Amino acid sequence: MVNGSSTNGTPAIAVDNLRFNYGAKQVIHDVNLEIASREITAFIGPSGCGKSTLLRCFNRINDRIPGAHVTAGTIKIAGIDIARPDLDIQMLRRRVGMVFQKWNPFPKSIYDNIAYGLRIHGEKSSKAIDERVEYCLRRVALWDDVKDRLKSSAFGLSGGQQQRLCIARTIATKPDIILMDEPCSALDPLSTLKVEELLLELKNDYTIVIVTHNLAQASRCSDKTAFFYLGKLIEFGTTQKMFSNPSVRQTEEYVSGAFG
Ligand SMILES: Nc1ncnc2c1ncn2[C@@H]1O[C@H](COP(=O)(O)OP(=O)(O)OP(=O)(O)O)[C@@H](O)[C@H]1O
Repeated sequence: MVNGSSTNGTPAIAVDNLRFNYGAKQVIHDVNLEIASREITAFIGPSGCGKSTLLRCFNRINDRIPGAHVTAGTIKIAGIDIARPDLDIQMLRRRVGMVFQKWNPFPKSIYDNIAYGLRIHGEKSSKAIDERVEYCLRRVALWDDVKDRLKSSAFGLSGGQQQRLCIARTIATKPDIILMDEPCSALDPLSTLKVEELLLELKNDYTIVIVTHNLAQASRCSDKTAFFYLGKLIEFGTTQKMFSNPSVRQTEEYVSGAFG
C-alpha cells in the first residue's frame, strides 16, 4: 500500500539503480534519482531518451505494455517499494495521478468527469461530491467559466479548458503526486501559460513531475531538472543551476540548444 505523502525527509519518489526494458531492448540504464515532495521536477532530454518511460514507471502504468518490465533496481513512493507483491495498484494510481499530453476527458458532463472518480472510490454523499467538484474546478481556475454549465459535455470546452478539467479530475481523488507527460505541448501559448500558473499553485499541495520538450517551460516552472540522454540520467539539480551553470558538458549543450 502506498500510504500518505512523504514526510520527515523521505523523498516523494526514490529511484535506485533502475533498469527498464521493452522486451529485450533496455531503455533505462541504472537511473538513481530522488524527487522531493512539494516541488516541481522537470524531465528533459531529446526524443527517445526515456523520459516518458521513467515517468510511467512511477504509477506502474507501463505494466499494461506487453514485454515492458523493470529488470533491476527499485522505485519507492513515500518509502514504499512499488514492486511489492502485495501493493494495491489501484491505490498506487490514486496516489500517483497522471495527466497526458492529449487531454482525455471522459465522454461525460463537466461535473461527472470529476464526480465519476469520487463515486468509484466509494463517495456516496451528493453534498460531498458537489463540494469536491466545486473545490477541484476552483483549484484549476475553471469554476467561473463552467459553473453555469456543469451538466454540459466536457467536449464543449476549449482544449486548454479540457486539459485543466483533466487536472481537476486528477486532483479530485487527492493524489500525493501528479505525473504530467507533455501537458502543454498541444496547447496554444495562452492556455500553456494558464497551465503553468496552475502548476506553480498546485505545488503547494502536490509533488509534480513533468516531462517537457519545452526548455523555457522547464526553466520557468520547475524547481529541479533532470536531464536524460539515451536512457541515462546525465545530470540532476536545481533548475537554476541546470540552466545557468550545469556541471556536465552534454547538459550545457542540450540546454543551450546545441542538439536535441
Ligand atoms: N511501447 C513501447 N514498445 C517498445 N519500445 C518503446 C515503447 N515506448 C517507447 N519505446 C522506446 O523506448 C525508448 C524511450 O522512449 P520514451 O518514449 O520513454 O522516450 P521519451 O524521452 O519520452 O521520448 P519523447 O520525448 O519522444 O516522448 C525509445 O527508444 C522508444 O522508441
